[in-house]
Amino acid sequence: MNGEPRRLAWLVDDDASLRLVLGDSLRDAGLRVQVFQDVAEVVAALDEGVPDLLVTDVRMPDGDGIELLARVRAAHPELPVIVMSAFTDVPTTAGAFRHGAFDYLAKPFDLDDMMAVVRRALGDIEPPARTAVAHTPGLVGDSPAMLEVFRAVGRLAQLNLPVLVTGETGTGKELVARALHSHSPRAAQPFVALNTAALPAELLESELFGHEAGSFTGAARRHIGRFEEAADGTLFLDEIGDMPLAMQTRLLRVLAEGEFYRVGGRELIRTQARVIAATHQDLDAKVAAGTFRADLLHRLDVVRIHLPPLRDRREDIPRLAEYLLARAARELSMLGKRLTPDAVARMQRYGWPGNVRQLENLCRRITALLPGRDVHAADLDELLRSDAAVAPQRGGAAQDWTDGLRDWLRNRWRDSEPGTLHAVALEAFEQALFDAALDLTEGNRVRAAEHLGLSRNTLTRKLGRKRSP
Ligand SMILES: Nc1ncnc2c1ncn2[C@@H]1O[C@H](COP(=O)(O)OP(=O)(O)OP(=O)(O)O)[C@@H](O)[C@H]1O
Repeated sequence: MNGEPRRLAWLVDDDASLRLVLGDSLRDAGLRVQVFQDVAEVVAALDEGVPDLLVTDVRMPDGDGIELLARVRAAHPELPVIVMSAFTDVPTTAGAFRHGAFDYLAKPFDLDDMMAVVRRALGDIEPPARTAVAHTPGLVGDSPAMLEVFRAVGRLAQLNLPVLVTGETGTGKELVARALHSHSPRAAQPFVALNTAALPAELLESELFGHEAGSFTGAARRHIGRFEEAADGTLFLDEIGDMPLAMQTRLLRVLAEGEFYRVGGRELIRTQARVIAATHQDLDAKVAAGTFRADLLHRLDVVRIHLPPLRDRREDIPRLAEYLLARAARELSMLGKRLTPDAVARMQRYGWPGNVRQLENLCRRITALLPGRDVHAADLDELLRSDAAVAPQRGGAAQDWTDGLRDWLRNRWRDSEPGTLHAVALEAFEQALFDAALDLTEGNRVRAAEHLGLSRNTLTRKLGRKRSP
């Protein structure tokens, strides 16, 4: 222990066992801890001084932790307050954030999660391992990007605004939509999902808005559409970028007016459903190309949550893999597998064109197909090779690096000098080729040139030009 005064945490909860357990953890983390069992005690103590951190329950016999939070934050805006509660109802969660809670944890929580939040609240560096976030159930991730997503979900869930969730296929867009719903005041209402790309245009309209019996050939009886099914809940429209223009127009009108008719119907139906849309496409580009309505985009894109591809948040991979393997074992009623460190490293090097969904499928295959308990990198090579062979669209391993190239281009597009991008990209591409070739030949330029199909002189000349700018 160094000579610095230890920081003081106040822990407020009417549950004695929680005070004991969490108090111990806080002390283990080097904090001084003062415990309180009700609001009145805290209010009295505030006359004497202020701690460095306040961790409070919500429902207590003599009062409400959210009111306490509001009061403390008004008087001491710099004091971080962590709220914890078994009540994950949205008014409580939303109230906590509205009154400036540093974070909100649902009880029961994992002590490691709580301590990670405590460290962040105190401005300490977060340790690299084991900091899953408990307040967005089902969503795993410790990367800064995902923590940002969890925070956005926490804040946006309470607001009655449309949300546009963007990200490549399999990055968890639907999961985020579900989290937004389950943390919202609409949680008790239905969550209805519709993949607008999966249906032919003619069916999409009746699927969304329903139809009356006899409204078209084959419409034998009345059909209730997804909008109506969602009622006052949430309607999740996946792959919105693929929606035909005519349907976009219809959807826009419904969103603007909050009412619609079933196909062939005369009864005006009101809708209060919150719409969350998702896409893996660049909707701004689609607007520019005239295939997506700008006014619809504006209406859907009030706030945006972007999910980065898995290869851009590799630090999430170990915990995600662990979580998905455990889930696969439960689903298949099989013994859980263990990843050896070389297997984890292999996973972290891989490009994951199918993102978390691909990792999830791999974990299922590992669990079902591999003998023994321990999983090694070589086992993964086998399975990932067969993955590459069946990878959709652009085919196999090539998809991985061209996706990276596309991302690179997207990032550079705005900030680069017009007319320079092609040359800069080619230069970077060549450099990567040379680096890899020299790496593989352990620096032997003759063999590197041979493999690349260049003369040694050409390679040397090009390297010389690149290395001495
Ligand atoms: N952060 C995460 N933690 C745990 N599981 C995840 C996470 N992200 C995605 N998954 C899992 O990966 C699978 C794919 O996620 P999801 O369906 O939400 O992706 P998506 O982006 O909506 O995909 P698509 O664009 O293809 O519709 C799901 O089974 C989901 O449970």
